[in-house]
Amino acid sequence: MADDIDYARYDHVRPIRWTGTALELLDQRKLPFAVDYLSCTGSDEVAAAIHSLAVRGAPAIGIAAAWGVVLAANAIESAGAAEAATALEPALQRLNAARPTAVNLSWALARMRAALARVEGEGWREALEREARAIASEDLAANRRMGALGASLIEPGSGVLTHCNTGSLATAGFGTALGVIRAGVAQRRIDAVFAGETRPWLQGARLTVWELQQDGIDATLIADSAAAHLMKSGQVQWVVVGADRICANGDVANKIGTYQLAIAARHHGVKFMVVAPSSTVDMATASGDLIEIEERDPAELHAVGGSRTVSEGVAAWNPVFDVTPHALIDAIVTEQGTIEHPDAASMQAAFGTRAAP
Ligand SMILES: CSC[C@@H](O)[C@@H](O)C(=O)COP(=O)(O)O
Repeated sequence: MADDIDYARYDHVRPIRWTGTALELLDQRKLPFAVDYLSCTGSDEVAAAIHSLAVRGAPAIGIAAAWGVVLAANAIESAGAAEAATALEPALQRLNAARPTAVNLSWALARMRAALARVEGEGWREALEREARAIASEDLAANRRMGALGASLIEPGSGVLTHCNTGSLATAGFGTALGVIRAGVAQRRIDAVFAGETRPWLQGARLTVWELQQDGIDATLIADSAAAHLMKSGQVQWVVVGADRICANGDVANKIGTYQLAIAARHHGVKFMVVAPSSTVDMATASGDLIEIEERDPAELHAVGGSRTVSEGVAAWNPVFDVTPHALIDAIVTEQGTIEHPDAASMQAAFGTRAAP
């Protein structure tokens, strides 16, 4: 596959920086009006940053958690790797509990445990740091590969609609669904990009259109409730989204609102693509019914930008992910390849049982 993309052009947004002693997280709660980094020197600060969405997006929270383990290691004095593993476990558990739906979090922590288990005696701190670095650099490489694979499915002259934020901010760089969009625009396959606001946290309005603006890529923001009308107008041929967990039967958990986009897309003959690294694949969960869906504070629905919009005493329900059944998905793109019309058999053929790292 010809890779004609100038990746350096997309390197300007880095949500996660390791200084050698601290983890700096681009505070996504303040974007797009302030570009501020939050400095974490302990693993519990990282867990709090993940929980509060200062850092967010499935791959990014996995990478941040891996660095959180490195920070936790700095706080313990221990000679051997086996003792360190025992001492670190409570911090790993707290990191894992920060958010429940994205499997990348537990996947990254499992990799850190496995890296520690491979060390005999000394050198375990360096091994943890190497593993965190590897998790981040593999994610960046996966995104670039998925960008090329996903873009190749899109006919020149197409319009696309995306949801939430799946760009550099949500990953080690370039992005998953947004990586496909970047590649598709660079290859002149995509003529028009639409982004849904993504209520209630507004990842689309605050983050996605800002990221694309940094790249000089024109994008049009729509209210989430305008999506079916947009599809009916014929302006989009693909919906391209990321994922927080892809189950063994191809069901996909992603940001709330994804499921209704998939239903509307099928109704209008618009194709539906899910783009995620293999670290988002969870072959141990048979179907989407078994995924824990995070519910956040109803207060997120009571206000916009800190200003209350709802009268006092109104109840609100705030699930922040939903599950799109595999039958509504035309393609799942990972760095390992593309699965068209995913189901249990094609997922099994692509990923086997994928034992934990
Ligand atoms: C590459 S990011 C893929 C998903 O993590 C993304 O679509 C999403 O749902 C993020 O949710 P968030 O609650 O903002 O962490």
